[in-house]
Amino acid sequence: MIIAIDGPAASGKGTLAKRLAAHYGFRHLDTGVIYRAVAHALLTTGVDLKDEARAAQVALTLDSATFDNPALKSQTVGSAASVVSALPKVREALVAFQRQFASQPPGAVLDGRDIGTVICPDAAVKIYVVADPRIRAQRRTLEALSRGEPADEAAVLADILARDERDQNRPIAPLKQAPDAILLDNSHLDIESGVRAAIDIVEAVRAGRQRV
Ligand SMILES: Nc1ncnc2c1ncn2[C@@H]1O[C@H](COP(=O)(O)OP(=O)(O)O)[C@@H](O)[C@H]1O
Ligand SMILES: Nc1ccn([C@@H]2O[C@H](COP(=O)(O)OP(=O)(O)O)[C@@H](O)[C@H]2O)c(=O)n1
Repeated sequence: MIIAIDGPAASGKGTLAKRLAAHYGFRHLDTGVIYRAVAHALLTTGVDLKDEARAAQVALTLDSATFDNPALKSQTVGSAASVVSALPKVREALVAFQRQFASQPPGAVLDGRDIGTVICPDAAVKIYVVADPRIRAQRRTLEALSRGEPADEAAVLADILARDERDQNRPIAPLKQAPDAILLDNSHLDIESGVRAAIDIVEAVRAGRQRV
């Protein structure tokens, strides 16, 4: 079974995806980290983020061992990822890896921007997670501070809004709710309530239609 979780920056999709994967004994892929890894490689080698051919080459030769590099979490890398991820050849280069991951038994939870719309359009369950931008900025700021990174909430909010704008308006695989995705507003839920709501959605969809 594949569970697809999409949503804007810092909406809580990664937290939910991780918890759902643990609950069901599935593997989890944070697809944002892949775009972050491409962006980080370009930034550290001084390649222009809009150099599509070089970026696609980096995407094709990515080593998943680099995905847990803590440097990928920074706001700078997140913004750069949102520039790089709009390049069609970069997205194309990463499709096979994501689909291959999703197809492994017993099941997988993938979170990102286009999982339910492009990568896994036949996913058994699709959840579209949203939260008020100011709440997302607060949570992301706390997260950065807890890692010991300086973070200014107003700047984080501006970054989140700019990234949402870019992600929603790119021509290829824009961020949007798939028609068959269930909306989960995470603004006023604590993590445990959000996880319960997500499990309830999975169970309701599984009970209603056996597309597993
Ligand atoms: N329901 C929630 N209540 C409070 N904090 C949350 C909630 N969900 C996620 N967070 C926190 O908000 C931040 C962003 O969550 P994350 O799951 O990384 O979002 P995304 O994967 O959408 O970018 C993290 O620090 C996470 O611990
Ligand atoms: N499936 C995905 C996942 C991420 N991305 C891009 O990668 C950037 C970083 O994604 P992320 O999920 O790590 O970002 P956060 O939501 O964690 O802040 C996003 O702003 C998108 O531009 C994408 O285009 N498609």
